Amino acid sequence: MPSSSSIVRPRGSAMPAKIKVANPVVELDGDEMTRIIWHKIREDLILPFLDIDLKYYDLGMEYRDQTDDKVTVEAAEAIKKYKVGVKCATITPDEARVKEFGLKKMWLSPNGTIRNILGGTVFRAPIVLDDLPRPIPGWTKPIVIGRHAFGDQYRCQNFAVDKAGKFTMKFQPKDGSEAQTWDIFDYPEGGGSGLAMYNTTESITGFAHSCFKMALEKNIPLYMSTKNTILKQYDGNFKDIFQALYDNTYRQDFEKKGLWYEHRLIDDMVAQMIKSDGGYLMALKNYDGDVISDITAQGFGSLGMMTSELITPDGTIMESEAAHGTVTRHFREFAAGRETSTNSVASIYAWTRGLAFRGKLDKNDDLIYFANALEQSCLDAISAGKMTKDLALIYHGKGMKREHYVTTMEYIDEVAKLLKEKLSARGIEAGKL
Ligand SMILES: NC(=O)C1=CN([C@@H]2O[C@H](COP(=O)(O)OP(=O)(O)OC[C@H]3O[C@@H](n4cnc5c(N)ncnc54)[C@H](OP(=O)(O)O)[C@@H]3O)[C@@H](O)[C@H]2O)C=CC1
Ligand SMILES: O=C(O)CCC(=O)C(=O)O
Ligand SMILES: [Mn+2]
Repeated sequence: MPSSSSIVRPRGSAMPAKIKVANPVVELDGDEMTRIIWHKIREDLILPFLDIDLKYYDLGMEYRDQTDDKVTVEAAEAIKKYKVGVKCATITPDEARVKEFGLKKMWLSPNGTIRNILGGTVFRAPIVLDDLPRPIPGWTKPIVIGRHAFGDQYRCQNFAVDKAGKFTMKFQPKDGSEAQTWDIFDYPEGGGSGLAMYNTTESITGFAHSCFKMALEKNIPLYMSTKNTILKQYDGNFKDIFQALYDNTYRQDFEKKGLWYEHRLIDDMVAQMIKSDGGYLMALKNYDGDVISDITAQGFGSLGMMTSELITPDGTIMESEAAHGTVTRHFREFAAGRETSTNSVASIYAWTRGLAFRGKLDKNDDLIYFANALEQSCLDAISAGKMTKDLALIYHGKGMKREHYVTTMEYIDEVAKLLKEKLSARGIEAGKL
């Protein structure tokens, strides 16, 4: 039986019911296949067990359009206020989506908007199952990605022009000193495209602090990778800030633990990564982290098996999500009434990591126990042979047959069954108050 008092008992009953969560969690709903999965997780794996105040924001494409995307900003502000957010994957519209949904405009990425408001670092780690064969078999230890969550391509201005003309860039100092301008390019007839992006010393410094702290906490070395030989000023700024902070603040702590920090050119780093056996943290700029986290997830098994946690530099606010998108191809099948076998593990972990963080902030051991039990139930189901098609394919390759995998919903039902068993062993029953 749990020792803390966070389990709420129905009045006059000895039977424990739900775990009481003292402070709210912000829930950000999303799109397509992940929205279908998200609702089932909430109804079957979360609400039966937790007495929780979910502050709900619908970031589905239709409602973002209806609210002129204000709902996204409101959701980010709510995460700032309540400290914990769990987010379902969302569509970032392109021209085809504008037509598909009849959108007022091609809204920005909600992830870009939220991450720019919260700042911080997105830490991504594979969910490793010891008995799951890995597409990159040499990776015996996790590779954690620290992805800068602010600026760069996700907040740039970019344009396409169809005629000849000049592209210039200007920095106007606030202190009244002389402006600097750069001639970027003279477009010939036919035009072309261009972009301008930015980052800040404050944000890069916060990013570096988070990565050094995370490496020390996980007891693993840190590699920061950029292309500073090409982007001498832009990427050079990242390299220099990390190096100065290491030398002045973190070197001693790293060396005491037998750990190290190095900057590596990104092309060298990705090659080293494939050859390595894992066991380190890679700090990457926003776009590089986006791409390399998907490569890492797939190399360990599946895009459906990677956590993604945005943590602010002071460590007090977190937003948790899956690293993958809305799995459009599967959603089209689902919408057509055909069977799907989409992996829900990363979406479940989006909830568990957020809840565990809530538990840590509130000192709620039962909630932390619940989050761990739910994660373990996901893994136990797979180890017992109940897995979705993406994982069955790794086990069976071309020899995979229909009996080797379960459907999207069957997998979540199996997790719910295992979770109930684990919780009732601790005196927590799915129950209504
Ligand atoms: N964090 C976010 O909110 C993100 C949102 N997006 C958005 O998602 C939408 C779809 O993007 P898309 O490029 O298709 O990327 P997705 O990550 O959604 O899916 C790409 C492919 O990866 C495989 N896959 C991904 N997740 C799973 C899973 N859980 N289980 C099994 N297989 C999986 C599937 O492969 P297969 O088809 O071979 O089965 C799928 O077709 C876009 O609108 C994009 O804007 C994209 C990335 C992140
Ligand atoms: O926001 C987007 O459009 C993409 C986000 C993404 O790919 C990611 O978070 O990995
Ligand atoms: Mn991505």
